[in-house]
Amino acid sequence: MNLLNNFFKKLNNPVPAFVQTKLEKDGSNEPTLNSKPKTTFRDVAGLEEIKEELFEVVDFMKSPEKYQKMGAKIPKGILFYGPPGTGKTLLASAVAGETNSSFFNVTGSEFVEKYVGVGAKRVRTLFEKARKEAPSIIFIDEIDAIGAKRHLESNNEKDQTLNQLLVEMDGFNKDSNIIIIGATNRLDLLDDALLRPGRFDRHIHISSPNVKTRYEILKVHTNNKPLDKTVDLDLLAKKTHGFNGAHLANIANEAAIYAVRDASEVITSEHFDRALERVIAGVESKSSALIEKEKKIVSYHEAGHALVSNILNLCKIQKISIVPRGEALGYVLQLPDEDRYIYTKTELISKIQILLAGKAAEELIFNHQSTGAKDDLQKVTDIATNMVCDYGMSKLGLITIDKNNKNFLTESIQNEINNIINTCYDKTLKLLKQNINDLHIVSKFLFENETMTCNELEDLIRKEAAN
Ligand SMILES: Nc1ncnc2c1ncn2[C@@H]1O[C@H](COP(=O)(O)OP(=O)(O)OP(=O)(O)O)[C@@H](O)[C@H]1O
Ligand SMILES: [Zn+2]
Repeated sequence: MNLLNNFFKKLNNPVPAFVQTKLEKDGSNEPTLNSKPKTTFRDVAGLEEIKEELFEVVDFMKSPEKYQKMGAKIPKGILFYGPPGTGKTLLASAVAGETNSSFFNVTGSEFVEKYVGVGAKRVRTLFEKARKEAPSIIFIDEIDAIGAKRHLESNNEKDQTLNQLLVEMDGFNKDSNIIIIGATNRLDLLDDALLRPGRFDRHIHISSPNVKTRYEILKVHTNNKPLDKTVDLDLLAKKTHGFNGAHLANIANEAAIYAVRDASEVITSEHFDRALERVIAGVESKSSALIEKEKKIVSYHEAGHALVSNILNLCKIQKISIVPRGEALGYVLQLPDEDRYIYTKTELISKIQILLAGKAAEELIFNHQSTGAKDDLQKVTDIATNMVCDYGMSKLGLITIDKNNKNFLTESIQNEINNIINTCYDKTLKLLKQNINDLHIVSKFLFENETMTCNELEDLIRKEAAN
């Protein structure tokens, strides 16, 4: 502990509060990790909308009367979900810091035990302590370890632990000043009972940082470090596509250690370069040149989807991104179709074209076939198959074909499906060729900024047309 403290002092950095809590964990199996963190929202870079939403929770805890007077209920449970290393723990500890609350930092797996009743007892103990030291924030990382969907072949111990958690949450009375924040990488794994109103009913998605947020994270983590003039954080942010906050904190830290090793007064850009290579090597065995190349391909791929969607004017785009998310290297987020049940043939054809546009853009620009369109092709195949087999929209006429029959895919059906898809693909290629300038500028914007809103897309295209 002392060693670590000295280490942080040397880096001219306060010991981050959540590190402190982790270190205070005693040897026993009881969850006793509590502290009063000094972390504030200022320590969390970017994530502005999320901080705003949490600020309301903070205000709730500070002056509950204000809300109670209006009959508003204090939120009990908040769920953070999203990829690892994006600041979920940090945010939770900032909520505790902002409200001057005790912070209980536990992990779901700590409650998973062989013996029936042990996990449940730990949950009970944890809540007892939190009540005693209220106001409290209980942070349960990897909550899926206790809160995963209950299956038919029930696991008694796990069920009891989850039940105990539900009982504790339901047992809060209105004025008990405890908020539980759960975190998971997989929202879809959680049992519905946990997500019901009055339990974890606020879901906040925390995504991997784009280039602007990465810059801000780097700023936060170099704030107290002596940087040489040569250090260009803006450039470093650009070079770290696909990195999360934890990686960036790590780079800043490694660079500082290299500087100490060199007995240097300041941290130079060369220290950062070494740190970057080291962290890259730990993250993936890719060179920065390869990362750049992939980023360029993904930029064109997503620009293709976005552009064709804009031209065909079918779905409203919410956001376009080349920041990796789960297995996807990039994505176009569309506003949900408002409760639509009926599509015309023209609309289905447009949908297929939008889905094929990523692949088409790659072919047009790089003249290659890549593996990055599997998901798109899956969806395209589904739509085209439905058109032939369910909707009577092919030369085979107004018939339906039972797709559950495992021999349903005859040659003539396969031909019709191929026909639809190939015709769409050709049309999409042509459309992109006609709009190749737009494709270049949209992809360039994406490459540089990594995310793009619908308005930005429309502005860009309008400006290009005016030129
Ligand atoms: N937005 C951010 N601003 C500043 N630092 C950040 C940010 N996001 C992440 N970090 C840094 O990354 C470290 C790891 O973040 P944190 O533990 O909060 O991630 P997490 O989402 O809880 O990850 P996991 O799911 O792996 O537990 C933090 O200690 C912090 O140094
Ligand atoms: Zn795609």
